This record gives sequence, structure tokens and C-alpha cells, in this order.
Amino acid sequence: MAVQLPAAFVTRMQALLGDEYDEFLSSYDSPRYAGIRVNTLKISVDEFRAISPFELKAIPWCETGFYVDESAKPGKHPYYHAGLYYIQEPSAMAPAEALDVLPGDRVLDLCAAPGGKSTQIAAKLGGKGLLVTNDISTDRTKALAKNMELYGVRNAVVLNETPERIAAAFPHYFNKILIDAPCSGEGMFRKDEDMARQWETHSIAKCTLMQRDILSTAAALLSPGGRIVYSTCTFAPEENEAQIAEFLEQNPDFEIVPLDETTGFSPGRPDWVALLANGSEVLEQTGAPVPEISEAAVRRTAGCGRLWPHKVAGEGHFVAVLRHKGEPVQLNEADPADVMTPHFDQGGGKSRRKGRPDGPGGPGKKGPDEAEMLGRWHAFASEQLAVEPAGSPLLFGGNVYLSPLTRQQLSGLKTVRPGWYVGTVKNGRFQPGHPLAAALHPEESLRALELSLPAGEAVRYLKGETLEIPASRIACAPGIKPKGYVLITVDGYALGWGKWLDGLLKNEYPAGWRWT
Ligand SMILES: C[S@@+](CC[C@H](N)C(=O)[O-])C[C@H]1O[C@@H](n2cnc3c(N)ncnc32)[C@H](O)[C@@H]1O
Repeated sequence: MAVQLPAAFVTRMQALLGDEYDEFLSSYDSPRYAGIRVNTLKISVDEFRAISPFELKAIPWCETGFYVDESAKPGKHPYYHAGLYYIQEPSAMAPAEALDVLPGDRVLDLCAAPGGKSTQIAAKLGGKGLLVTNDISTDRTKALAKNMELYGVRNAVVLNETPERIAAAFPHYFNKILIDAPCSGEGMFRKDEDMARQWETHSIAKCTLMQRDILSTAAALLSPGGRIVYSTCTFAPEENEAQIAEFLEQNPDFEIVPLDETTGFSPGRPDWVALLANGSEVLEQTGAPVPEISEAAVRRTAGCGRLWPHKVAGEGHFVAVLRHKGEPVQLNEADPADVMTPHFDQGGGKSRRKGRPDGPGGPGKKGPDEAEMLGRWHAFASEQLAVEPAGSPLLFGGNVYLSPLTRQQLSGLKTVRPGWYVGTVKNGRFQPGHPLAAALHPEESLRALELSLPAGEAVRYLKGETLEIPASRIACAPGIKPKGYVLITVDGYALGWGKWLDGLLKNEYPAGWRWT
């Protein structure tokens, strides 16, 4: 076996799985599974199938997900840099599917970094509604913010907060919440051998406490009739069914929505919670507190599900869907999160948002500097874009964001990105940001340049090279001259900005994102 499994883990799994253990163990002899998920904010699944450089095999529990051969190096293709797909372990695609996100929802992804499931949620929102994506780790929110940008998400706010502080700011606000909980990561051993080396029995106890706090805070964030999906990539019942049973015990106004077992889910294991509660020598070694859960609460966990590595083509996951039994609330019409339509308005010029943007001086008030700086953005938009994107422009320093929330709503929260970063006003000039380009479709830009994939131009651009490009290749809208910012595309999908002047394309692809 390639992976060295921790001895205590082996003993636990033997005790839990009994006759099934050998089959489970033999799954470690097979190579790990690799997957990609098509980013439908940029390309439809059918369009992607038509241009896919990889052989694609459908993942049963995610209609935008496909198994790929890892040796095809999906991270080394210009389509990856165009944000056409996210590389994701196949079973990790299941939780966001179970959240059942619809355009217009208010979604909170509480433990989101690096953003695999948030990019999936954003694609499901299709630019309508709100995604607040959060992680407690400052370092990991950098990758989260980058992924929101690469995948062209226009309606997300990235926070670096504790769940408790978000709950204080947004009580009962979100109708869908994902908790992809920090866990002991037993399902990651085949994907990442370091996880196996780092696993210790006491990590289960540590994670259990964190999970319990996060779950109970999520209840205070959910609107009546809303849905919480709780998931882990571990097998330990302490972190899975026992958490859910305890939550149901304390929150009788919630119930489980059963998972669709036809997609590969095996039923959860309430019997293992009973084993924990009745005392089991092997399980007690973790030091995790023995849950005091009634038999009724344990029975109510029926409908949770597990993806097992010896039963499906995936590394393994636990998923529980919790529904609040209350009457679902109508999302407030006047709330910016609900009225924001991040797609382009028809007719150009000013934003068509209902309501007025909020400046630093309060709703509707704007200082002269701010008005001037936002004016630069509006001027850039009318010079460069077919129509100005809707959304409330917010200024933070010289940076302009189109936000699905107001400044007041974000007040006091550690905000990594208050919205879609469109650019910066510096020395009186507006410089468009890379995330603006990454979320644009070519028809939204008045100047565009298609770079050739087979001739290697796209890769040269991604490496940061300056390219010689004749004026005749810049596709300009009627009346527009080639000089200026140009949206660079590959096969019609945006890669970033270039600035064209006299036959030379200055490369505006961010240095930190370059192809190496
Ligand atoms: C399993 S990972 C999330 C993976 C992510 N959902 C994805 O799909 O890319 C769990 C995350 O929870 C974060 N975390 C741990 N404790 C947290 C807490 N109390 N509140 C919010 N996030 C937390 C960790 O920093 C980690 O990034």
C-alpha cells in the first residue's frame, strides 16, 4: 500500500467497519481520483465539452463535475487561467450540490478557503443574490479572494471573521449556509500523505469542539425555513453523525433532508453514535467528549449520507442537510443583496440599481473626493465597456468595488473584499483591476483581442510577455479606436487586460498570477 496509515486510525476503522474493513482498506491500493468542475459563470457544460482538452467522465453527484486524468495536468492549460474550470476532488463537489442554491439566494459559506465550494455556489447563483464567503484564517482568505476573482464572481463578499461576529452583524439573514467544517481529514489520506502523517487521535477531539461551536452559531445566522449543509472529509462519527445528533437535540426546530442515495451516497451511521454514547474502548481513545444524545435525536439523523472511497470513485465525504422547519421568508425587496443584478444593464451610462449607493458619510451621501473618484470609474466604464455593470460602487482607499452589500452592513467586519474589485483610482486615473477583466464576457468590452492557443500567444501573454499586435487584430466596437485597454481572450474567454499602443500590447496580466 502506497499510503502509510496511522495505526490508531486502522484500529478505529476496523472496529467501526467490521466486515467492510478489508474492502475499505483495499481502496488505498488504488490511485486517488482527480476532478474538474466546469465554471458555468464563464462557459456552459456543453460548450466546455466541445473544447475540452481532457477526456471527461461524469461525476454522478455533480452535473458540472468530471473525472479527469491527473497526468493531463489540468492546472497547466490556458483554460484554467481563463477560469473555465476548478480543479476539485470529486467527493468535495457533493456538499454545494446538497445546498440546493438558486439564483437570488443569500448564501453564507462559513469555512470557505480556498474556495472550491464557494466557486461552485457562485456558479449556481449565476450572479444573482449574494454570497458571503468567509474563513477564519487570514492567510487562507488570500487564496479564497483570488479564486473568487479568477472564477469571475461578481456578487461575493470575502470576510475573515469568526462565525460569532458574522452572526452578530447578520442575525437570521442567510437562507442557505454551508459549513464545510475543519476536520481531522481522514478522507484526505490518499490525496495528501501529509494528512496521514499529521493525523493524531486527539485531532478528532479538537475538531469536534470547533465543529460544535460553528454549527450552533450557524443556527443564529439562518433565516426561517432556510437550509444548512454540514460536511466533512473525515470518517470519524464524533465529527459527523454525533455532531448532527447533538445539533438536532438542541435545535428541535430543524430536521434532516434526506440525501439522494441514487447519486452514490451511503446512509449515515447513527449506530456509531450509539456506540459512542454507550462507551467504546477504541473510540474513547480520541479524548473527544462523549455526547449526551437521546436515542430520539440519534434516530433523527437518518438521511445523512456518506461517500465512501471503497464504494464510489472519490476520496470520501460526510454530508448532512439540515432544514429549519419555519416558513421560508421572502427576501426583502429593498435589500441590496436581493436587487443586485451583476449582469450588465441595457442602456449604458449610470448603474440601474434600485436604491442609492452608500458613501462613507452614510446612505446616499458622498464626499467630493469620492464623487470625483467614482466619476473616474464611470468614465472608464463608458469608454471601455458596452454597458456599465450594475451594483453599488463602494470606495475603499482608492479601490472601487461593486458590492452586493452596503458599507453599513460590512461595518466592523474584517472584510477582505467588499465586492467585485473593478479597479483603482491613482493619480487621478482609473486603472482597471484584473478581476473586472476576469468576469467580463468579450461582448461586454468595446475592445477585445483573441490570442491564438496553438500558436502559443495565449501562453506568452500568461507569462507576462509584451506582444507585437497589428491594429487590425483589435476587435473594436463601431466608432472605437484600437488604442487603450483591450480585453484579452482565448477561444472567446477572458484572460485579462492588455494595453495596446502603436502595434505593441503592454501586458497587464498580474505578476503574481503568471504562468511559470
Ligand atoms: C475543509 S476546509 C474548507 C475547504 C473549502 N470549503 C473548500 O471547498 O475549498 C475548512 C476551513 O475551515 C476554516 N476554519 C477553521 N475554523 C473555523 C472557524 N471557527 N470559522 C470559520 N472557518 C474556520 C479553516 O481555516 C479551513 O480553511
